[in-house]
Amino acid sequence: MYIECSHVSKRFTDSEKRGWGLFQGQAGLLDFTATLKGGVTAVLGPPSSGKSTLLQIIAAFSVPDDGRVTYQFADHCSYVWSRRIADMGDMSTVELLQQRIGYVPSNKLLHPDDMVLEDALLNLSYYHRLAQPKRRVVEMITRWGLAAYRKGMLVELPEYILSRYAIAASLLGDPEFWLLDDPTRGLDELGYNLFLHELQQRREKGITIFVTHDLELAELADHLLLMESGFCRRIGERRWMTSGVPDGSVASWYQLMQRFFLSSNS
Ligand SMILES: Nc1ncnc2c1ncn2[C@@H]1O[C@H](COP(=O)(O)OP(=O)(O)OP(=O)(O)O)[C@@H](O)[C@H]1O
Repeated sequence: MYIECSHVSKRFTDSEKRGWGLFQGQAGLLDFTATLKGGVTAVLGPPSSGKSTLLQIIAAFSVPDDGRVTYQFADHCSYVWSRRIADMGDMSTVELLQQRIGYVPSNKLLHPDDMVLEDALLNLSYYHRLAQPKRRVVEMITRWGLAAYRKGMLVELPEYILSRYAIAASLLGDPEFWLLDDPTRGLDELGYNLFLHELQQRREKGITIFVTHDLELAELADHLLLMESGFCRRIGERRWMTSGVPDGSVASWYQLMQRFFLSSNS
């Protein structure tokens, strides 16, 4: 089981760049090559280093300009995602892939926000062709503490509920690959604790990749992936990578890496 990114690049067109302020004109990903293995990987890096772009591409919600992503699932089923596959227009294969991936985007919503929470989850469970869609929806609503909001419109939900909803929605199909972009942003204490519990459960199951700015949260990861200007600067086991700093913490290691890159770029 693995996800292999091979020479993946993504640039944004001039029209897409408009309105992105300070970071206009930068590529999202530049010749990104890395293999992600089973367990939990934390994706770290400074603002605009390409973390969200990477997750969008791996989730097959954005098309790479160049390179390819190869997915090998535990049942030996494999998929490839690339510009060529997208251009072939066979969306059924892409849908099959997307159905096997749980994804929490940074804006928390993959689907229209003018829906009632319970209906949105039901729609998703039909999309995932779940055997007992209603039962699964009730289970997720209960597990993620959403019962009081199940008849609420997504657009009107408080941020902490929307954040819990997004995580619950990503887990509906019990995905083998779970991708989360800054999942704890906006979560309340209950949501945060539920997320930590889920993360521990996932350690032995599939591939979990989460983007975070929270270096304490990254301590829970098995692997670290450090991004810099669209490149993969470091990837490896957390305990080995952080063993070189005196206190062995991700925060100290991250600071050291930033100093190292600043001095090598100056
Ligand atoms: N949809 C888009 N349109 C135009 N430019 C984009 C788009 N998405 C990303 N970019 C650009 O790609 C680069 C990488 O952005 P990305 O959001 O992937 O970085 P990030 O590491 O997730 O940043 P942050 O930590 O601030 O969320 C940035 O320069 C950004 O301006």
